[in-house]
Amino acid sequence: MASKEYRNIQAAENREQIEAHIRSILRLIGEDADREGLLETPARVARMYEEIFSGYVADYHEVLGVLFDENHEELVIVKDIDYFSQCEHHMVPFMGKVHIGYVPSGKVAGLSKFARLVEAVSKKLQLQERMTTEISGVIMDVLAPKGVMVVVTGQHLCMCGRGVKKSGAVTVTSATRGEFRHNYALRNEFMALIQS
Ligand SMILES: Nc1nc2c(ncn2[C@@H]2O[C@H](COP(=O)(O)OP(=O)(O)OP(=O)(O)O)[C@@H](O)[C@H]2O)c(=O)[nH]1
Ligand SMILES: [Zn+2]
Repeated sequence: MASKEYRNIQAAENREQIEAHIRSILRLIGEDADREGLLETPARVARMYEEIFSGYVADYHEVLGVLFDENHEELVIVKDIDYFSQCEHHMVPFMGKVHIGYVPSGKVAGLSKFARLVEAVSKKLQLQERMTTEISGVIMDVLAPKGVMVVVTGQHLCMCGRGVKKSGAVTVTSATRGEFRHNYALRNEFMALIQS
């Protein structure tokens, strides 16, 4: 693992290069990159990229943190977790909510850690389907629960102001693992509770 100092130098170099590229893009789209309103824009975009693409440095498996031994073997749901991700086809945002349900098997994670996992997984170029699969996969790997179900809703800006221009369209994706695969009563309980 690279030292913190090395990572800071690397990050500063990356920011400088991104700034230069954004300046070129401004010119290529027909802007005057030297006009006053745009002078700071390349640096702002570079800083913003660090934030919205911070998922590339996150170790998903560490995000769930310390687990607690607990004999709760019923459904646990953390719902309505906001996310803001970037579509890998157009590099414009898509956003919505993530709902996570799992049935523990002796271990539970801190509730905030599920929201941290959503943050980590969404902060990179993504597909909604892959994000849904990755969230369920990490929870299965780390907590080894009896089952997990993840539902994600998303509004894709690449379908709003451009292309097909359907700003009301919402995409819903789901992933089921373990008991949720065949236990329809459990799925229905999860769906009823996330809609309540
Ligand atoms: N499956 C999936 N598709 C996505 C996601 N985000 C964006 N897309 C789609 O990716 C597709 C890319 O299609 P292309 O035909 O290569 O690109 P395009 O010509 O810009 O397509 P239009 O958006 O239809 O104008 C589009 O249909 C988008 O709606 C996502 O998270 N999952
Ligand atoms: Zn897109």
